[in-house]
Amino acid sequence: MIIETHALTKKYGNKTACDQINLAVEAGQVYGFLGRNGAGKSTCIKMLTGLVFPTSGSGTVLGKPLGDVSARERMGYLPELFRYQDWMTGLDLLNFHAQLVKLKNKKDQIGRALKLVGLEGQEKYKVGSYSKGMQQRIGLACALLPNPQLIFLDEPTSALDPIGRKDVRDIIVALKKEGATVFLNSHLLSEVEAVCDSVTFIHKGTVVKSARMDELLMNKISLTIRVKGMTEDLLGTMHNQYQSLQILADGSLTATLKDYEEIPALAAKLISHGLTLYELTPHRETLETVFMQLVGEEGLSSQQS
Ligand SMILES: Nc1ncnc2c1ncn2[C@@H]1O[C@H](COP(=O)(O)OP(=O)(O)OP(=O)(O)O)[C@@H](O)[C@H]1O
Repeated sequence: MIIETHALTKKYGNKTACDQINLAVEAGQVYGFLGRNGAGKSTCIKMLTGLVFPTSGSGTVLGKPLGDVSARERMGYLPELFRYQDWMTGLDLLNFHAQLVKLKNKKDQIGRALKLVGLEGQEKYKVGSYSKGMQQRIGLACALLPNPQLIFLDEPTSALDPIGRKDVRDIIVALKKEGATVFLNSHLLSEVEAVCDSVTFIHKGTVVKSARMDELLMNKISLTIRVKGMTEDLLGTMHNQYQSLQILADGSLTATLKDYEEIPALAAKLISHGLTLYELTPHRETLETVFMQLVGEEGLSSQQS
């Protein structure tokens, strides 16, 4: 495992930002780390990158204990809401970061990073004159400068337009092809769904689920069903065979099946019980529906930042 944590916990005063987090991230993956605002994602990334000390618990990153400097040399980190010196040019900034990480082949690595993020030719301009998207790209270039084995990206596409987001997705895929591991924190679930191999959901500082993306999304089909004549008694009878069947507030039914092939049998069953079937709509499970089920059950008032 390239990242492994055991009961990793961070408290800020009385506030528990991360509570007993257990993670196991395989090398070579794109790993999604998902949760609502204030769930504890950035705090967890900061503990993994050695920027914040855990209150308790332990972990290893790149085979070294959390905070180890030699492991940090092989990591890249794009923080959320970073801000660089406006008066520096893109090239100054990259040179500065290259000095910080003591890069030997500075010129080549800077050229590589600029090419990777699509900022070639723009490095001579001041960071203050960059658009938000360009600022995000220069931040990404800084993170990728030392050609890291493990890259933490905290909301890397938040300032980007749809084309910029697609570019970042392509960069992530390219990094994975080169053998790097990407730890991605993003609220853009369709993006996470497109690039991640595995995901962990965190809610109020606690891990609520970790799974491979294919296992998470391929297993189930949810159905919305409009029928006339359903009663609570009949629902109880049908639960023997269809445990997931439920009546929604608007009177329609919902059910989850493992396979498309089970749909005709369910339709036949409903009709055999004397119900009038108007509509039966299958939905493929998306990361968004899973996210809503796992961490979206409460109102906006529970958001903490
Ligand atoms: N330095 C700090 N001091 C005190 N509380 C903090 C500090 N950093 C984070 N917190 C609190 O810890 C909790 C988790 O915050 P964190 O930034 O890790 O969440 P997040 O999932 O990254 O949120 P977002 O998606 O909004 O960035 C929040 O309640 C936040 O207010």
